Amino acid sequence: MTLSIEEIRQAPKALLHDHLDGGLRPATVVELAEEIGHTLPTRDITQLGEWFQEAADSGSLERYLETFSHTVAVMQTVDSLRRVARECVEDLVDDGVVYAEVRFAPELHTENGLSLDEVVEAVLAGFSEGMTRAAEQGKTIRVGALLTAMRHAARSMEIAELTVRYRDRGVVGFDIAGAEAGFPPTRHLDAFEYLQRENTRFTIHAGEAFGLPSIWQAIQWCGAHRLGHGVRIVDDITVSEDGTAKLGRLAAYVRDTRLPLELCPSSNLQTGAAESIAEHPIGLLTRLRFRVTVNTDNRLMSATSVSKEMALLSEAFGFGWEDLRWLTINAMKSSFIGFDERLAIIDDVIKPAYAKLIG
Ligand SMILES: O=c1[nH]cnc2c1ncn2[C@@H]1O[C@H](CO)[C@@H](O)[C@H]1O
Ligand SMILES: [Zn+2]
Repeated sequence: MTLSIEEIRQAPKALLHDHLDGGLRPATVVELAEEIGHTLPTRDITQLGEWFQEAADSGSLERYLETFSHTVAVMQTVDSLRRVARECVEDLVDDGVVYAEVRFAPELHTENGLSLDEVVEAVLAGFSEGMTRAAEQGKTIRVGALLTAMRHAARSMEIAELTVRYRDRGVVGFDIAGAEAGFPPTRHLDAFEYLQRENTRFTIHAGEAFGLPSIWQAIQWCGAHRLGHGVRIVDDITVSEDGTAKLGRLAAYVRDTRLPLELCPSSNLQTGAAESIAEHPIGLLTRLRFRVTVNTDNRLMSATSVSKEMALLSEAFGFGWEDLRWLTINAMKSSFIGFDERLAIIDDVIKPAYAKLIG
């Protein structure tokens, strides 16, 4: 059975890996750029959406990341950050997402003089507005922020401190992102050790454009609680002709400890981390019962949504409602909010809805 995107949109979903500056509406990019006189590749909304997708479709993470210069450029004021954050929540609600952790790098939004605190407060205000509007329409969504530090820069300690400062006001964790090759997570060890001492959770982009050493460092040196992508963990798995799989020590560790993988299939096709959805390691990792979650990464650059990613998986691997429920509960179990709140979403929202769908 293949489920369509329209069917999947009706089901509650949870999203752990989504970049705020990778999820703007093309129309909003055009409007905000006009307000500040920023030159875009085109002012036509449809063409701009296509431009982002094509430019991101580069086969390399470094070139993929260049497209963010246009979204980051229009997110330098309190009003624009707040608007983008509110629209993000609206778009997720529209896609049937009931829980999301959305990340952004505060240090990228200070070009016009905003402080890191002002950036965070603007985004959190936008998330709040989005959640309030959803509630007014009888829909519930809980959105938390992850603060990202750029791995090539040197502000991770400051961002870690910012995360701790805002942890009771809507920030639920920390992340590092940016070009992976040449920038190992251990460069930011002080930030990760600080977060651990502060009982604060974090994820690390690792095993996307670089392989096992990056994953190993993220987990065993830095103490990552989840892996952003982590897709290259398959390099530590050998599958023989009869389909039996042999896990190396690191892959076994990841599976044994139920370390969540924030997989982003479409994004991986664009950066060259996978050839096609059908060949994407998510099929094998699901079969081997790793703690797999499905994510969008950048909805604008990949022209995607959680429902679309799931529809692509349904088409490629025959995933049905049971599989989608498993993926959704995996994501909720892996979320950085407290246990009680997590359980409430699983028991009161996700399970009853899938019970109806499964019939
Ligand atoms: O898939 C990815 N891998 C690594 N870095 C990324 C990815 N997507 C986005 N960013 C980077 O994270 C910053 C904050 O959101 C973005 O500006 C982009 O540079
Ligand atoms: Zn990412």
